[in-house]
Amino acid sequence: MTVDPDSARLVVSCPDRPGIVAAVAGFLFDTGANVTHSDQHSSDPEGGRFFLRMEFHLPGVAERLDELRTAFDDEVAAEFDMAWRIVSATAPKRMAILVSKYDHCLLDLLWRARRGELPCEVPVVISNHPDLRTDVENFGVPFFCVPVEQGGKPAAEAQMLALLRGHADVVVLARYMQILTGGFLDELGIPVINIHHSFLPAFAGANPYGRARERGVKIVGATAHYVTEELDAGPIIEQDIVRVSHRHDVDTLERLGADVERTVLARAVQLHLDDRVLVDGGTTVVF
Ligand SMILES: Nc1nc2c(c(=O)[nH]1)N[C@@H](CN(C=O)c1ccc(C(=O)N[C@@H](CCC(=O)O)C(=O)O)cc1)CN2
Repeated sequence: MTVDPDSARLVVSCPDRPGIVAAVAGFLFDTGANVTHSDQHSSDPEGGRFFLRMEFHLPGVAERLDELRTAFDDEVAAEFDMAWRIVSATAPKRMAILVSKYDHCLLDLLWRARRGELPCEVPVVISNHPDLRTDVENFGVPFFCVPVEQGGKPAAEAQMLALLRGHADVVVLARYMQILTGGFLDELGIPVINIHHSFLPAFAGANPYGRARERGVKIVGATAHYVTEELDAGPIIEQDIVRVSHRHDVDTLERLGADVERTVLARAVQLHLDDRVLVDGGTTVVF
């Protein structure tokens, strides 16, 4: 799909009150913009939060972003205590990927990015194992192996921060099997998306397919979520499932689940890159 070079999007969350849509739409009207798409949600009109995403067309918008941001902050955002951003629809985001040994989610993302299905660049792939170097370098993407030895997590995270700081707008954990510390996440300071191989909140943590088989489940699934210090507890972005039965052993559950993991992660990354996901405390609003 070709993207209008003169389009941008404005994303807002703030305490709910009357007048928000009017103020935002009026601001855009005054700049000469034409609103082409709008979504909004109120968590509770009495004391909740309001979420808004507007796409707009404005000739030369890519060169006017700083001007628009300054004006919006002065004229609208401060009055409504808004958390907000204005981004050009054509500016590709930089997606760094962390992976361990499973390749299916990683290769799916690299393939979709190369085809232009995902509006992003991939500046780097980092793994705690060397296995996937050739696969990644065959996509023309730099690969760094940062092993995490016993007791060596602080040094490894420092090395990863050095590789990521200033080079990524979002980090995706494509079956990265190390738990990231809160200090790392705070230092990194950009969104991190993980694909967990279960339908959370069921089977959080390690070995979800093995535990699911033990439980005799009739579906397995995958969950893409933002990463927080607490394991597999971050705001959910996207989920899906596939039916299974007593005839499926753990290897078959993993194989069936892998297709769901790839699809769910790709959908979640697409939603994030399109600025369609707004965090509402421990949950999300997805437009
Ligand atoms: N701070 C967070 N870090 C990570 C999260 C998260 O939600 N918050 N998600 C995980 C991915 N994951 C499940 O999706 C997961 C990864 C690893 C483990 C685990 O128990 N790992 C052990 C062993 C690691 C190894 O031997 O390589 C460990 O780290 O001690 C559970 C769930 C990614 N990180």
